[in-house]
Amino acid sequence: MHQHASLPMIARQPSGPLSGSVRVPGDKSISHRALMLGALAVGETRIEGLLEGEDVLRTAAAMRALGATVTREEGGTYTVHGRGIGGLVEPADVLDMGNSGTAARLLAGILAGHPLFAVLTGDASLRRRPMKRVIDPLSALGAAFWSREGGRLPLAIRGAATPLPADYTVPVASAQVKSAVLLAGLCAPGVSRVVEPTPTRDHTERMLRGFGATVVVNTTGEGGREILLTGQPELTGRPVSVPADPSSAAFPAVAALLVPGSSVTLEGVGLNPLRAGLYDTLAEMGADIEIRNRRDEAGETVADLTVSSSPLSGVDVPPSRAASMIDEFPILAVAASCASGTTRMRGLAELRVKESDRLAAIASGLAACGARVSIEGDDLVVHGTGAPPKGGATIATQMDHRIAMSFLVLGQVTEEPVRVDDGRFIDTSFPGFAELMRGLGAAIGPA
Ligand SMILES: O=C(O)C1=C[C@@H](OP(=O)(O)O)[C@@H](O)[C@H](O)C1
Ligand SMILES: C=C(OP(=O)(O)O)C(=O)O
Repeated sequence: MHQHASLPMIARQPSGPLSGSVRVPGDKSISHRALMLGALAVGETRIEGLLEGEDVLRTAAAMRALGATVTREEGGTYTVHGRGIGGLVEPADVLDMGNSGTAARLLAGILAGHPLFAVLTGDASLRRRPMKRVIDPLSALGAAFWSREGGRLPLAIRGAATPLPADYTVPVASAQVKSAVLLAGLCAPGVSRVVEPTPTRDHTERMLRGFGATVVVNTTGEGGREILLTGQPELTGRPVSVPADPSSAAFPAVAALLVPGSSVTLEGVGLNPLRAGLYDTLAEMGADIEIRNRRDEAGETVADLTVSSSPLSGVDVPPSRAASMIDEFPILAVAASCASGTTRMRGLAELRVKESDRLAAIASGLAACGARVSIEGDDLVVHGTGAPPKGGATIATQMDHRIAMSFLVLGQVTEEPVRVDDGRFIDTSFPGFAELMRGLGAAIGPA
């Protein structure tokens, strides 16, 4: 999809404060899962608010290739007619998951439990990302894998006819690995057990329950979780309403905090406690974030957030919080570069294996804009002066949507404009980002 020329973008200070009330697009994690569980269910799943980002559209295409019917109605509602667990058909061609780690890893789990041959690939960014973390536990269930050196895509999979139930402790904090094993466990007889020493986003567990599976979650003595899934349930299609993505809402939220005099309302934002670490951290930094109308929608907590510009102070972000805001460190680092005092973000090793090496991308981008920043082991340290860095740099996006959006937000407050060399990847998670930001008064556009 990205074979065309790059799309340079520029951000400069807007003429006034940001204001307005908007709903950012649907949650990416929940959107992938709704399509996948819809395809594994019997009957119809209607999905309201599905994210129509490229990552999720790749999942939709893959589920079609595996025999599910996925249709878009006018207005953006999606309907999935599933094939039931074990009922997927062998895809006729390679499945290209584009830029999406979630799509590739969760799909590997589904395929591992079906006696089919399939090949997964992706773009240059995804082909660099580690897959051994799913290959190892899924091999133990009886699936066979062939991959490039180091467990990189393209990855060929021959799924197991009768997979073994899982008994697996996830060695890294990763909802993708946990979910891949649970999705394979769906196809196995008996109870699968997955233990995660650090709790990660639990959308898979919640949605599996919603579709009719038996999922028991126990807390372990050390603050982790044990998940017990009874295999071979009959999943039944159901309506899913996708909350606005808290990871996308983070960009207008931080822009509103930084641009003086701003006040922006973000409607219907998912506030699952295992996703909300950024908002807790910003509040500790002194951010004025009013949370109103907290409610439950289809098993997930959502709320409206009103964010008003605030002076921010540096904080220490403990490693125990990293998983609950893992995709938000680029935009938090931008906020920290405008705060007074030092922000230390601890335990960020996983950022090295995202769409780009985000630790390096954040540090070099902020330094190019004139901020003082260092990487110390797995920690990112940003020394704020209480005023925004100078800006004036062109940021290497490195096929990473969150790097692009974070630096375009920084450009709203730097004295000199900030450019990003390629804004195309923003569409993977936040189609319409620049238009939405301009609607609030931001100055972001093609360079
Ligand atoms: O399960 C998910 O939907 C996701 C899990 C996280 O990845 P890891 O599992 O690699 O931590 C996150 O970074 C990604 O954007 C979405
Ligand atoms: C890491 C991300 O996504 P994925 O792993 O699905 O590519 C992200 O969206 O920041």
